[in-house]
Amino acid sequence: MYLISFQIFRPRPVVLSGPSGTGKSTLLKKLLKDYKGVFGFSVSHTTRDPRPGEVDGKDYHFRNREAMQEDIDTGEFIETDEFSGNLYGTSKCAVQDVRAKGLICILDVDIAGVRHIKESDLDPIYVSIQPPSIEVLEERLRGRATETEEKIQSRLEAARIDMEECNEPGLFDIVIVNDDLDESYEKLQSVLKEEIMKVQQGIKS
Ligand SMILES: Nc1nc2c(ncn2[C@@H]2O[C@H](COP(=O)(O)OP(=O)(O)O)[C@@H](O)[C@H]2O)c(=O)[nH]1
Ligand SMILES: Nc1ncnc2c1ncn2[C@@H]1O[C@H](COP(=O)(O)OP(=O)(O)O)[C@@H](O)[C@H]1O
Repeated sequence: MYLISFQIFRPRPVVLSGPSGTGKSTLLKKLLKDYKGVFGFSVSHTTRDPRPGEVDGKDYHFRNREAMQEDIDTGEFIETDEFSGNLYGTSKCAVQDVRAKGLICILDVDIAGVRHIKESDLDPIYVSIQPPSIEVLEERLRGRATETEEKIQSRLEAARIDMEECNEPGLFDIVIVNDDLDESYEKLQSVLKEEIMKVQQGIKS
């Protein structure tokens, strides 16, 4: 009986994608804070260096390239991609850890990651977060003050491609232009309402 109801309430994961600096982490951190016990973050692996304040195992699993490549070779990843000179990837464990708790698993991946996940059996809701313009994105990236000039330029280059590809029919369930943060958060909550309710009702019953 317990097993049957667990399967009925199993929520769909959520993929958040969009250019670097567009506000994905800001929005997902708000969801994690406002909906405790509802969402869980899929902690990706990366070869990039941690930024001040980032915690290994919480923001990312920070690895050197050799260690990460070994894990890729042994089939531990659902998807991986090279972005701005570093490897990023979603491990099978990262997703399973969240889903085993009955939580909505949030993945933050680039657009190549979206395409790889489409080939898996994950069946998530695909959300693209876009900036109002490339100029605003540049301001946000500079304002965040986490990247070197070279990294800002490579992120802006990737952003131009992302801003074009996000409108490809069928790629995303919704594209949210993150101009006003509160409005974007409202839209995001409303897309996820059904899954949020499934988990909240599951908690009550
Ligand atoms: N494919 C893939 N992309 C990822 C993964 N984790 C993060 N990314 C993407 O890598 C890019 C760079 O991430 P990061 O270095 O944290 O910079 P930020 O997005 O500007 O904060 C972003 O577009 C992320 O969405 C992952 O596991 N797989
Ligand atoms: N709607 C918004 N308006 C203005 N600034 C924003 C908005 N959303 C996010 N930001 C700021 O933009 C910067 C990049 O946001 P972040 O969440 O780190 O982006 P991402 O995770 O997509 O790389 C941060 O300094 C954040 O505070």
